[in-house]
Amino acid sequence: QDAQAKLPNVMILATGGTIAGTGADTTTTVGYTSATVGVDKLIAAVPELKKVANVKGEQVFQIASESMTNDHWLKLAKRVNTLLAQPDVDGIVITHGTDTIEETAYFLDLTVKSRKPVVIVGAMRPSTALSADGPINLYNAVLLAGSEDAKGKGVLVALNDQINAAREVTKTNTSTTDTFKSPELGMLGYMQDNRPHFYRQSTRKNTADTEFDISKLDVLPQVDIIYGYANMNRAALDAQVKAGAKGIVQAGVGDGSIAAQMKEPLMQARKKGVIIVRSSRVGQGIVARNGEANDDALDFVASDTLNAQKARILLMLALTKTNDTKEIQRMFYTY
Ligand SMILES: NC(=O)CC[C@H](N)C(=O)O
Repeated sequence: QDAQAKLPNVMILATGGTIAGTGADTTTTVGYTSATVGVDKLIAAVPELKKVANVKGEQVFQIASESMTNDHWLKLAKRVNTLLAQPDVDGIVITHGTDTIEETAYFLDLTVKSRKPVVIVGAMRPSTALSADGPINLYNAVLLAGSEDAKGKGVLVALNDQINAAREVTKTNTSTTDTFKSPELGMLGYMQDNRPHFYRQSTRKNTADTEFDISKLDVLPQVDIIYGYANMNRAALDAQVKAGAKGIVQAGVGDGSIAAQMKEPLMQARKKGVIIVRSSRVGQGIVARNGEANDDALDFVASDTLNAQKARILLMLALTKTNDTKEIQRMFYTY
């Protein structure tokens, strides 16, 4: 009884994904149905959890993560903040589909107001597969969420025995178990032999140190992404502006350069009040202010090293505070 009382209290918030998926047989690893197994069953499948934490489960939603929306994020962030404010919660694990894990992680990294650990975990193989990766990933995530070492490191993504930071992590392979990497700035550490091993930490601000507060928000500003390619045209941009976008992130070619035929359409969007952020489709490297485009003259914002899907999240949150491009640029150099 006493030993159990000394264990950390870790809440598992389940949202769906492959970790909760089931296939027709043990060798089905791709053609399966995600988001079918409930949180109690996920926990029951890993009896080892009881030895390392007092775990409680809560089903927040049950979806495949490609269907994640801003509304889901607001609900999840509010729930996480409520739970972490309780003295009897030491850390949180969120089970999640892997397709948008990096986006949910970054959203929470900017909106959770606590230094207690928040770990997002998923799986690449459904729970019914041979060598399913969900159980060991969940075990490691619970260990990490209950550890002293994980405090103050921002929201963490832990799969495949590796710990990555929300800002840097990205899905690098459509289907293999070693998909989550921070190819540019490096992972933070490993999970091995029942404990985390940390080697580095991001210098960018997160969680309790951000200026964003979603506690009173029910909607987020509409921000969309346009993709750069040879022979790019203005159709997608114009449609998004017409549909009411307050911000547009260009996942541009190279270091975020703007095609000659896109300059005028982007300037027109800016004149209508839409904030334009230049990011890159490349996946690594800096998109520098006044680099491939004169952001000062165009009144655009450079994404620094954020990929387009994460730049979209920061721009949404920035727009809840300001429409000033200088301020928004400052945020892109802060988070
Ligand atoms: N491996 C996965 O979790 C992918 C399953 C599904 N597409 C999702 O993201 O929820």
